[in-house]
Amino acid sequence: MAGESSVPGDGSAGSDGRPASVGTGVLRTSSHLDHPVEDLVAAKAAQGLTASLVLPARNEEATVAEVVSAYLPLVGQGLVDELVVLDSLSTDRTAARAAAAGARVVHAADVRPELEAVPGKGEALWRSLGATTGDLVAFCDADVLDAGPHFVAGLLGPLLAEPEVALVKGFYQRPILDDDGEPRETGGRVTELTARPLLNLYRPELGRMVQPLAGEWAGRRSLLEALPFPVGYGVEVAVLLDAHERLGLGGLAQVDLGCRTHRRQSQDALGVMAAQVAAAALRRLGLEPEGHAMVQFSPDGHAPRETPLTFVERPPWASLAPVTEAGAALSR
Ligand SMILES: O=c1ccn([C@@H]2O[C@H](COP(=O)(O)OP(=O)(O)O)[C@@H](O)[C@H]2O)c(=O)[nH]1
Ligand SMILES: O=C(O)[C@@H](COP(=O)(O)O)O[C@H]1O[C@H](CO)[C@@H](O)[C@H](O)[C@H]1O
Repeated sequence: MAGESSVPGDGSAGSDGRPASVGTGVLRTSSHLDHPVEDLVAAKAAQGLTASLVLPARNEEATVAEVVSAYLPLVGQGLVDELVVLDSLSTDRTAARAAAAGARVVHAADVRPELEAVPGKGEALWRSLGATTGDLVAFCDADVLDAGPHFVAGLLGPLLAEPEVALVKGFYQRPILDDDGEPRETGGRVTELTARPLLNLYRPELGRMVQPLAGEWAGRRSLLEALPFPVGYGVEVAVLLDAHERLGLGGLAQVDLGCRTHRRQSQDALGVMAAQVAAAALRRLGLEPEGHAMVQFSPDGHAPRETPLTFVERPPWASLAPVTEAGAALSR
């Protein structure tokens, strides 16, 4: 597509025997501006492809309706064939508000109900594969304050332009605004303090990925259904590392989506997220976690608090036994 640039890989890979394509590819980098919706609709039709948009949502009643409304026009324009809010065991009015805004709402527990649903973003994304049918699947967070159709158009662009590309990550400016709306610092604390250091140390070829943990990303169903999904926040880094391992840098792309602000979690909550991200990444680097809880402390260093950690990973969707008409999974 016009305006696409490429960011050369670091060229260091290949010395450890990984596929020759790893380390010799380039990380395709484009902008959402390169992908006018009408061009994408035509390309999608010409390729006979369908596209699903999934918004994983846990207790997002405050923002989900506006986010759905931001993306709904893409359904009318024929770029997105289905818009699903995957309700992730919410306890608020997320589902009602998403439905009222025009989304199809699917509850995590209703997808493969014979498998008990657990809390977690990765669980929601994994279940969404069973609730959608698109050849291309885009995922966007439901707590984003400046969502627009360009997010999804940008994500689908490289998948429609480059047959070799199977995973696309969004990137953006992530300003954190202070009380009078002025940018105070940049978001992405787990990205900057956990994911980016790990990738640069152990997968330097992915060092050019601007937002490796971006909650706005898209992939070909054939890839997504072939990968395991950590049930928690480790899902993004896991999919990125697994896709890189399978496809090399040539199978990946990133797209500038402009600016993205979202509801921010506490530092304690992000400490637990960082543990999940690190565990998922290190497992793929050959290190299994030994701990099963995150101990954090009150500001005075006393009062330790334990948060259980789970490192459960759902198996590749494609490996699941087909469901009989009775709804029970066939044993294999
Ligand atoms: O158990 C969960 C946790 C998060 N999410 C959703 O995943 C997206 C990103 O989660 P969150 O905002 O908590 O992460 P952050 O963006 O703060 O890193 C949001 O739409 C959440 O509602 C989810 O579906 N299930
Ligand atoms: O990028 C990050 O460091 C975290 C936290 O961002 P903030 O520090 O709250 O801006 O947010 C991302 O990471 C999560 C784990 O992969 C994703 O699930 C979120 O969608 C993404 O926003």
